[in-house]
Amino acid sequence: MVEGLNVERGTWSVEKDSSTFHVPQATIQHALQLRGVWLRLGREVILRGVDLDVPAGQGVTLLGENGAGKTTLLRLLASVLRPTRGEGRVLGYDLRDSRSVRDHIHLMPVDAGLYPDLSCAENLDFALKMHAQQGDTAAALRRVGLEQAASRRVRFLSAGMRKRLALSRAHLLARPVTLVDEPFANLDDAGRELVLELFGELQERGVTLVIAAHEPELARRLAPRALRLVAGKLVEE
Ligand SMILES: Nc1ncnc2c1ncn2[C@@H]1O[C@H](COP(=O)(O)OP(=O)(O)OP(=O)(O)O)[C@@H](O)[C@H]1O
Repeated sequence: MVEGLNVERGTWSVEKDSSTFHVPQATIQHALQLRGVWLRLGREVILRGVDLDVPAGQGVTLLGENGAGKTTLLRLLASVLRPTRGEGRVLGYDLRDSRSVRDHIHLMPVDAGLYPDLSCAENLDFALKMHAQQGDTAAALRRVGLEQAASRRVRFLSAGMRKRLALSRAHLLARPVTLVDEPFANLDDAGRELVLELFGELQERGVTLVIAAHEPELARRLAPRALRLVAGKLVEE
């Protein structure tokens, strides 16, 4: 599958098998759109009327105190959680159409979201298979310094190594919308540089990035627009 943002035509094109289809024209203006989104989890109301417009290809840093709702918002954008009220679109697809949304999005969760009983290489192979993509997993592991751990099961990796593997997967998949939860956590200095380098490459390819982080100075090097979750609402910094 070959994907890319066609800036002139203002569409994401997706070539799969020999057919090419285009996401609706409206998506060039807004890769992500939320209107009046409320979200309740249990007794707690986490989001209180969130509006959001993210143009395709834009990088957004999502800030907020512990418990502000950053992870929750990323999960909602990835169509893992449904709004209690309000609506949203991802590349023109309604958030309720979770299959289409998940086809175009990748969420790199804070805990890396890997399969603990699969090896590093198997985790990457599986991710590629799920998206009907192909890629050089050995090169991908080498890029993040995990070539010696290729056949090691994820449950035996350190937290930083897991983060590197999750980073490698996000880079390999290069989904049109990539949501990243605390990419810098657990990483050494070289690992943080790798995050900047690999997500920087995704941005150059037109990927829309949303990065939730507690390191605004680092995240904003990738994603200059900063939004802060305060009392369940998004505020431009
Ligand atoms: N499954 C759940 N059920 C009930 N409440 C939840 C659930 N998941 C998260 N919450 C609550 O939602 C609120 C927001 O949590 P969230 O993880 O989105 O915050 P965050 O901004 O990502 O925090 P941090 O910076 O600490 O990672 C918290 O009060 C949390 O307790």
